[in-house]
Amino acid sequence: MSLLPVEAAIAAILARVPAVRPEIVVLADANGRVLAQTLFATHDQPPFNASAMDGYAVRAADITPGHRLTLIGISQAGAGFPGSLAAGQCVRIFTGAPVPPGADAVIMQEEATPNGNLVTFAEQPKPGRSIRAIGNDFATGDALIEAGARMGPMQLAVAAAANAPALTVATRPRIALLATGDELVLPGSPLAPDQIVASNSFGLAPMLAPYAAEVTDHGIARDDRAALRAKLESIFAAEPDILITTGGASVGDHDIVQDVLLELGVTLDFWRINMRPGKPLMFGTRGKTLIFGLPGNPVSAMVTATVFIKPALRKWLGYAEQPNWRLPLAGPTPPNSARRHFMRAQLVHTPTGPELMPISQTDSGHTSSLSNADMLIIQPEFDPGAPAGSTVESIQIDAF
Ligand SMILES: Nc1nc2c(c(=O)[nH]1)N[C@H]1C(S)=C(S)[C@@H](COP(=O)(O)OP(=O)(O)OC[C@H]3O[C@@H](n4cnc5c(N)ncnc54)[C@H](O)[C@@H]3O)O[C@H]1N2
Ligand code: MOO
Repeated sequence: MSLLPVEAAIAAILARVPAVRPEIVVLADANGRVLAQTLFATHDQPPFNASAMDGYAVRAADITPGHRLTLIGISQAGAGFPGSLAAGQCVRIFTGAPVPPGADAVIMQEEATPNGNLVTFAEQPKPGRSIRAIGNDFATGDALIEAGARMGPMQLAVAAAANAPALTVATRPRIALLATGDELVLPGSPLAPDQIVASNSFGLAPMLAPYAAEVTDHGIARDDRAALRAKLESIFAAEPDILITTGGASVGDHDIVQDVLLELGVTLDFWRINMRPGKPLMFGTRGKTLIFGLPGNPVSAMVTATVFIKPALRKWLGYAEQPNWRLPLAGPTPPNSARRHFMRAQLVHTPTGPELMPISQTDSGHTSSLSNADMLIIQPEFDPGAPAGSTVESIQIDAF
């Protein structure tokens, strides 16, 4: 049985991802979205020379021994001084207020001694002191946030400062989830002796939600061709962008997912990858729908979603692929087999920085070991194992 190398599988999947489709959303709805168009500044920021301090706007050259400047008015934020400054004059000014023409420095009030309408200052400022020059933050035409950036709180504050009421972002896919298996029951159900709680969709939905317009959980399909077919037909009728099944991906008599998908006109791009966990992953398309058939084992499902589906979703949104993390091992790794191993690991903080502690559990059905897993160490095929301290590649599980 030939197993597809991981890179070839990722390349085959990425080749099926459609080009970014832009849409416009108001700023308040843009958190977490990926920009589809670079945001350019349409004004200068600050829009005028602004005071950075509460104090006095002066002409620096006037502050010479024996000076006494005449106070001629006030400039407040939102209500600038209407005139300009001549030699020997100063204007009371507050933080954020426009610096009047003629002034070239602001002196904070702690360094000023007012006496009636005359003011003296402790020392001569350098020209430009405590003034935020027009356009110093950004200038009209500047590229503020590049297409492909993900909008978080910082970026949204910048977009608002740039006076953008709405942003052009990437349209997100609609994702459908379907668990398969006669043994599965929903969390909270009484368990018969041969039953298992269906957990996969409860991990996959939140993992994929940040990339999706919606993630619809279609529950559990039984290992019965007619029932599975009916369920899949109703899912396909809603034309999801992506369908993710879990379970029934292997070679057992009840592993019917692939057969039924093929009957329904799915074109299979590949099945079975040279990796563990996750070997029986299948991928295909039906019309515009991308279909991922994940293995049922809980660790395999979460690992294959991390390794294959998340890169597809990042490309879908035009978000740049993130580099793997290179970190030292906090404990040794054992020798690997012919299949690439995506090894659960915990990120531990040491006095010299973060390190990866391999989780020794390798059973792909061992759910509880997932809860401590922050990272997946990528252990190469036939790797002889590595001692503590050596640097290895890894994927951060919780990263976008
Ligand atoms: N003869 C062979 N047997 C198996 C092979 C093989 O190559 N030859 N591959 C093994 C590998 S590797 C994997 S991975 C599994 C994958 O099998 P399936 O995708 O067919 O998964 P199921 O048999 O349906 O389930 C496996 C396991 O996971 C539990 N499960 C299923 N769905 C869920 C769910 N939604 N939530 C929680 N747990 C779930 C299920 O009860 C089983 O225990 O095949 C090996 N066999
Ligand atoms: O690939 Mo399976 O997921 O090793 O158990």
